[in-house]
Amino acid sequence: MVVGLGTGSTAKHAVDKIAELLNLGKLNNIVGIPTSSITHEQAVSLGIPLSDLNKHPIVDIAIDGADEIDPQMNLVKGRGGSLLREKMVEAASKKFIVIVDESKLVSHLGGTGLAMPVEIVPFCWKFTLKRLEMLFIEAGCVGKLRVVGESGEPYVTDNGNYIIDLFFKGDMGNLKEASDAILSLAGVVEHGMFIDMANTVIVAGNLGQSNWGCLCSISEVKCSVTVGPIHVAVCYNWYQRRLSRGLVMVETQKESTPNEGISRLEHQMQTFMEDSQKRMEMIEANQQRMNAENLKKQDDNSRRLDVLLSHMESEKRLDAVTSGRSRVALVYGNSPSERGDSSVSGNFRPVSSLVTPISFMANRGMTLPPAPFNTIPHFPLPMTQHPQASLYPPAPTSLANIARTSSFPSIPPSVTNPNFATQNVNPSINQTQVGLPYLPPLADQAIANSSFLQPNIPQNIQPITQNNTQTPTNSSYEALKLKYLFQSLMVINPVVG
Ligand SMILES: O=C[C@H](O)[C@H](O)[C@H](O)COP(=O)(O)O
Repeated sequence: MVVGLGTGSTAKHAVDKIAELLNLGKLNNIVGIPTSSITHEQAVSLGIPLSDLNKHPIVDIAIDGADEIDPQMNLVKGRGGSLLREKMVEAASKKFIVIVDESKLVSHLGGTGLAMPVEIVPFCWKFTLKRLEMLFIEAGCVGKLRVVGESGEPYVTDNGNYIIDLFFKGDMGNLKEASDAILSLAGVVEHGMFIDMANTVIVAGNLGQSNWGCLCSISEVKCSVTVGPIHVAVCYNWYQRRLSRGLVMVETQKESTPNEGISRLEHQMQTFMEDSQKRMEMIEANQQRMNAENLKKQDDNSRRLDVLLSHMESEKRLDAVTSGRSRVALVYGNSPSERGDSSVSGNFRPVSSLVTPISFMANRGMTLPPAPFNTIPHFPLPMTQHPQASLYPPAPTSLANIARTSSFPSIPPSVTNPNFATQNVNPSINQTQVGLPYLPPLADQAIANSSFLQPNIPQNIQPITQNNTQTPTNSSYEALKLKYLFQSLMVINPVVG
């Protein structure tokens, strides 16, 4: 196993323990890669076999301390000056374990107001320092060259570089963007932010008892609690020298190798897509349900509107006939002027033949009347302009909109007129076949009583009136249909001549 050996007062304990376990024979086949010259010296002195990234480019596990750690397990490292080698080794590690005490926990990196180190080349270091400060001017960033003690001499890293410590008054913002900005500066070698690298964090705290033991594992955890994405466990067997009363271990479910990371990401994406798919299906089902409901509502509304219109039309017809303003029983029409509706207000007289029933009925998919009624010619001229206009009855008005008869059969008689339904309509009669427009009994009576219409009504037809309790038959409906056609012809005939 290839082990990355961290640097600092914390990592030192881990290196000591590894050496102890090696000497006891509890660990075998260990080769360490030190992250600093100090750790290198320590490991050599303890007899730990060593290697480097040239010979072992993949590290199985790395153990190190940190200066700051945020809730996403991003780190600041390098206050001991070893950030460059640490980052190289730990970035090459399958698993990176970080050991800190509670004082290292911060809400955001730079939040302690302490240094965030940047390793730079010594050449024109002041120039680089200024450029670093300028990057984070809004965060009140101040850069300082790290020096050795009171001497004022620059601190020189294992790699022969200088370190600029950045101090932030405010939040440095997006860490990835900050990282990219720093690394984009010529003269910068590396910075101390270790973003999204740690897999496991062990946090020493005031919980538990101190019993020195081996590196703690999950089996040694005494109790645990989950805080957000982080699993906090109390372990009694680690970190005795640093804290007198045990430790808290924080472990996440983060994956350790790039491949594992990718498969985790793929799994997350798969789950996300499956969730999205389910949501979309739910939304679509909901929409379909709402559409169906809306269609039904529209259907109901249009049905109600039909009923209302038929009532209004019937009332108007009844009023026109009974008031004597019109003796015309029935006029076909496509528009208000065609039907003569506007003649009620005196503006127009109806056009001569109005609309030919044939085209007008055919357009609406209605059953065409038999000859000779389907041969009525169409006269486009307004009645007043017709040569025989004087023959036309004075102030005629529309009595019915035949166009609406197509919707009448779909209206149950009981809806349009309860009396009519219960007294006069045989429910077994299919009104669609009969094709009768709905006429209120009173209007029908008025029409029947009209002297103008009387001569044209066949004698064998018994008009339906409100008092007529005789149940209509198919033949009487047919007769009524003829009656209405006769009535319309009476209007048209004088004009057609
Ligand atoms: O360069 C130093 C390393 O990054 C250390 O791991 C870090 O400074 C933490 O050190 P310590 O364990 O002594 O607090």
